Amino acid sequence: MLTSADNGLWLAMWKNRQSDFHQVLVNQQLQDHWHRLAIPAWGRVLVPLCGKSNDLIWLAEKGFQVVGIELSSVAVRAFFDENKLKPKKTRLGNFTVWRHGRISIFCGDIFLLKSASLGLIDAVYDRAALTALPEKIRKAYVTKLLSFMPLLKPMLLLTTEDADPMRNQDSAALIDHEISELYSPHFAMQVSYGDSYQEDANQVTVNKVYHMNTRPLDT
Ligand SMILES: C[S@@+](CC[C@H](N)C(=O)[O-])C[C@H]1O[C@@H](n2cnc3c(N)ncnc32)[C@H](O)[C@@H]1O
Repeated sequence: MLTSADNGLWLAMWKNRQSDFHQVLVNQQLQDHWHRLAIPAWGRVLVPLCGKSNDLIWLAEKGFQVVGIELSSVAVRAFFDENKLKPKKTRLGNFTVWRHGRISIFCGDIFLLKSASLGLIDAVYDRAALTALPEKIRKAYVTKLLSFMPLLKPMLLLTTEDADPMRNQDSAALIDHEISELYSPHFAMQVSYGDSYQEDANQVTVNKVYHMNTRPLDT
């Protein structure tokens, strides 16, 4: 059974309230780029490794059914408490499912979640999920996501990447080599947005939004 070697670290980080990655405001790139996926209004959106992200609230307010997956019950409890929501909890195999209105969060290790338990999804929103995982299990993560969509569905993928030192100038517009290897066998993809900043004297960091679809994308 494959689980991430980092699970203990994540659980400890949430327990010790070390969640610097959490954004209080709804992610701007989600708001700017989500419409490009053209998901039907009633669509079911998967948010893997969701933390206590307020992006779940934004998606639910748009009318989508939102399904998060999160390892830490501390994060899931914080999400509902901080949004003053009183969820119902049910047990489902290795998972506890917390539900309120249009939002469900499956609390447990994504690698243990079965597609039949999750149900059908219409789209995926990944912010700092793929990139939060150790490199050596990212392929298994993508395989897991694919198992959740027997028919491929569109995805919005938000990453933070180190710029290619040979191509600092145009890195923000380029599909990263690893992202291409993981996703291009399955999806048509384009970089919809990229911004870069000088992390330190030697390193430029790039935030990117990838739009992935099952058919050729308009440019
Ligand atoms: C970098 S955070 C991103 C959270 C969220 N996407 C956001 O934008 O705030 C990664 C999250 O993944 C969760 N996580 C890590 N490994 C996981 C796993 N194997 N299954 C489910 N969640 C996991 C962590 O607890 C953490 O909340």
